[in-house]
Amino acid sequence: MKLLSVEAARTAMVAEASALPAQTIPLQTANGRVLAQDVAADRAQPPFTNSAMDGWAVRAADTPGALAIVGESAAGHGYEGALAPGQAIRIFTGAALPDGADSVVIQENAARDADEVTVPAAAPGDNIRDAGKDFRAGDVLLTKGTRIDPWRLSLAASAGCAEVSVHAKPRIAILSTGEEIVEAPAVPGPFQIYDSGSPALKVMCEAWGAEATKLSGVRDQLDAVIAAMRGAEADLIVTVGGASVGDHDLVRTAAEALGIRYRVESVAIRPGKPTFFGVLADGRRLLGLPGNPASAFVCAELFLKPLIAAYCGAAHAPRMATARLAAPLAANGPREHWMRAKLTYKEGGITAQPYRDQDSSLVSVFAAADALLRRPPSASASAAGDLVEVLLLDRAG
Ligand SMILES: Nc1nc2c(c(=O)[nH]1)N[C@H]1C(S)=C(S)[C@@H](COP(=O)(O)OP(=O)(O)OC[C@H]3O[C@@H](n4cnc5c(N)ncnc54)[C@H](O)[C@@H]3O)O[C@H]1N2
Ligand code: MOO
Repeated sequence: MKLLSVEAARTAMVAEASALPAQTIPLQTANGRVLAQDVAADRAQPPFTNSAMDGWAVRAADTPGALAIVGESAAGHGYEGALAPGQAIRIFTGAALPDGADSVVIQENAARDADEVTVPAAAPGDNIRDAGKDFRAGDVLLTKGTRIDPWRLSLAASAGCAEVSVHAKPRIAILSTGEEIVEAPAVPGPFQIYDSGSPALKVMCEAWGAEATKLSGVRDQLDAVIAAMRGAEADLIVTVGGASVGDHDLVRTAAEALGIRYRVESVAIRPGKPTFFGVLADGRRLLGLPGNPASAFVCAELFLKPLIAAYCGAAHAPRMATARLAAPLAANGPREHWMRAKLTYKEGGITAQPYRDQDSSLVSVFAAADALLRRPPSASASAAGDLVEVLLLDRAG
């Protein structure tokens, strides 16, 4: 079987996933979605010059001095008319600066006496927010391909967007295979284990922007695997297990029965070497993940996440950081090794401690890890303190 590098495998997969059609949805429901069109401002923000503080709108040239109070400008209303020399207007945060005024004196620094206010020296522009300070009419605020998050959603909301155009979510069907796999509350037999792969993959897919369904797990019978794959209504089928070379590993045979054209046969990665990807005769894509949970999750992070991003029309940039090794590491073999690691944030940088046991069956290790430490193929031994690359996992905190 042809072995591709991680980078080559990812490129080959992503080349087969193009952005899905656009749909218009309410902005409030767009968190996590990817824009299919730019969001532009049809109005400046703020639309008028306004006060940053509660106080007095004045002409700086009149200060210091005692000024005649001639009116009020409150948020949402404004002041009709203009400020003449020697005058002041009571003003509140967010209220429009009256014509003629060029400065705001905060109320703590002013003394009011009936219809007069005495203010200290002020400079033009003090405590004032100019119209268009945040953005101007016509500015492109968010570009096509940007994933909406709460802060970008706020920006679109501040430009008056009620709806946005986003790419449809890819539909992903997750199929776990294997005689030994059961899902709670089913009771496992003496030689069975609980499915820990597909429940996690479903929520990963959802968090990364897909609509995911879990097909009922199938036993190691070719017909059943083929039937499950054939019936999956999805852009992408993700299988878990049965990807390797054992007598009971039927996923490739089933995919071949459905006419798969391989784009990736296996990957020079540890864990996750049996990972494969291809296009079925009917156009659906299939990503075969290995059954060992850590292998499946590492490959989900490295391949499934970018695939979903591509379907959503977003560029994918893994969240990489540089860390110092907490302990020495032996030389690496020929496969790129992604080690589960724990990070410590200390003054002066991040330290990464890879877990001692990197066995790909260990779910407890993955649940504790917050990063994947990348060891390039054939890397030489590293000492404690050496710099390494880490991929930051989206942990719950
Ligand atoms: N002779 C060889 N044997 C193996 C090779 C190889 O190259 N030559 N590759 C090894 C590697 S690497 C991996 S990874 C595994 C992956 O194999 P499969 O994808 O075929 O997975 P299975 O054999 O079905 O299962 C492996 C392991 O994972 C457990 N499993 C499966 N599905 C789940 C699930 N949904 N939840 C929890 N655990 C699951 C399963 O019980 C096995 O223990 O193959 C090596 N063998
Ligand atoms: O690469 Mo397998 O994924 O070693 O466990």
